[in-house]
Amino acid sequence: MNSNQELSGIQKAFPLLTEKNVDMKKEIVAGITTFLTMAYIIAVNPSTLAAAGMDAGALVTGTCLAAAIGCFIMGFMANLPFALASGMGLNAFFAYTVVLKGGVPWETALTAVFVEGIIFLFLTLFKVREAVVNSIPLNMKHAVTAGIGIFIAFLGLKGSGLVVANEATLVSMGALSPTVIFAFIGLFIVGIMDKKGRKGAILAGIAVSSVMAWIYAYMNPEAASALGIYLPDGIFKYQSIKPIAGKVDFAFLAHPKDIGNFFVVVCTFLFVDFFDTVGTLVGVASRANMLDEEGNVPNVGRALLSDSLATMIGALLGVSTVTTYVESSTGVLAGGRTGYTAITVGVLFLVAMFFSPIFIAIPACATAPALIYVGYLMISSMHEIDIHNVTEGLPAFITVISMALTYSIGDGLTIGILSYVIINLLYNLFSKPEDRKHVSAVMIVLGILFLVKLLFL
Ligand SMILES: Nc1nc2[nH]cnc2c(=O)[nH]1
Repeated sequence: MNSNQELSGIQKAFPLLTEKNVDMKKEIVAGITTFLTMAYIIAVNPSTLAAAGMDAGALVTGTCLAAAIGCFIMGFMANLPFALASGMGLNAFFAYTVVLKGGVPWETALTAVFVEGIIFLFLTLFKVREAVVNSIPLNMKHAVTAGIGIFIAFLGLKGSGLVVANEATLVSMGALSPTVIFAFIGLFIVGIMDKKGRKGAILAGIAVSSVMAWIYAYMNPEAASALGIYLPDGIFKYQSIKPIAGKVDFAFLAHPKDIGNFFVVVCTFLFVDFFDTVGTLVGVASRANMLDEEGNVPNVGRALLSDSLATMIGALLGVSTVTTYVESSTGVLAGGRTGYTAITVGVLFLVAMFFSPIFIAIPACATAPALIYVGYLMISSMHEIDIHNVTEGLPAFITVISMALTYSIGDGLTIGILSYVIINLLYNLFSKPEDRKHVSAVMIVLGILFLVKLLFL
């Protein structure tokens, strides 16, 4: 093989290396922005998974390492600005449902995550997932973007303390606490800086809110801790990953009774991960105007491959399902377009592994401005939807609203796609042949699978 062939082989494997005219400053700012909006996972993942009996210190290292490797794979192999880390819905399912409620040892739950990653990989290699992503109608893709927008704005409003739980009405407005004030000052700074065309607006919002929160914690430590605000308790700290790494264990296969249970857990992980990832890729790429003329995500196969590899590696390192983060939209809106954004996020996760006290101390009220602002930007996709055509507009609306109100991207997608198929098939049933709409085979198969899931799982 001559060196030219070798070079093109490497370039084929890592399309990032063929990228020309990259605005490196923009990519790095985008990477920092995405990282700051998702850095909370360095604190949240250990506290959630520790409830399953795992070592919290090791989980800080495992969470950072798995996220970094996932981001590097996405950056180098798919050349996309998407960042990965352990998903929030999936870590809670892992700890509270599978381990605590189901009585499954955490080592076996990690094995289920690993197996889910392998199945995900095979579905990707056989292009099943690509076919699924590419046959979602364009109106539904825009609905997914808008739905994720409301979903993350909801996460931000909850994190700020403005929206709180209410037994009678599910949610209501909370008190005008310092966290609400810090979050909204940050949000207004983001909005004004953006209007003035300043770069790094989202980043500045997070920084200003964090500093205000830390000053408050310095002056009123007790009141601040009641609001979840803490000063960084140091700067440098590294914790060994040994207690959780390499614990994937197939010993349960010796007990046939446990195999059925294991299968159900794997299927649930797969279902949630699959549709969350598909929804997130489509939604974030659409917001970034990265979809091609047919409305498809570029390099989608490689993005899905990166996601499944990251899940498998994450399980081997000892953390729950690693998935493509919806917070990637913040970096994309800060101008990130290539794998360099994802690689920047990966490097910051590696750095964070050694400076965990600082990143752990960024409070929810400081990531809230980014989440609410990006939610506002993403909801603009609504005007791309053919809303007056009820067979397109109604399922799109159901997707948007159920994504936020079920607090789940996967559930919103399930309900939305099922509605699309039912509404359009019913319309066809009562229409003349020339008026009927084309509903793709993939959408019909998805509709049947979602129905089975809703009825039996
Ligand atoms: N897409 C997605 N983004 C997230 N951000 C935090 N958790 C998640 C998750 O589970 N899925």
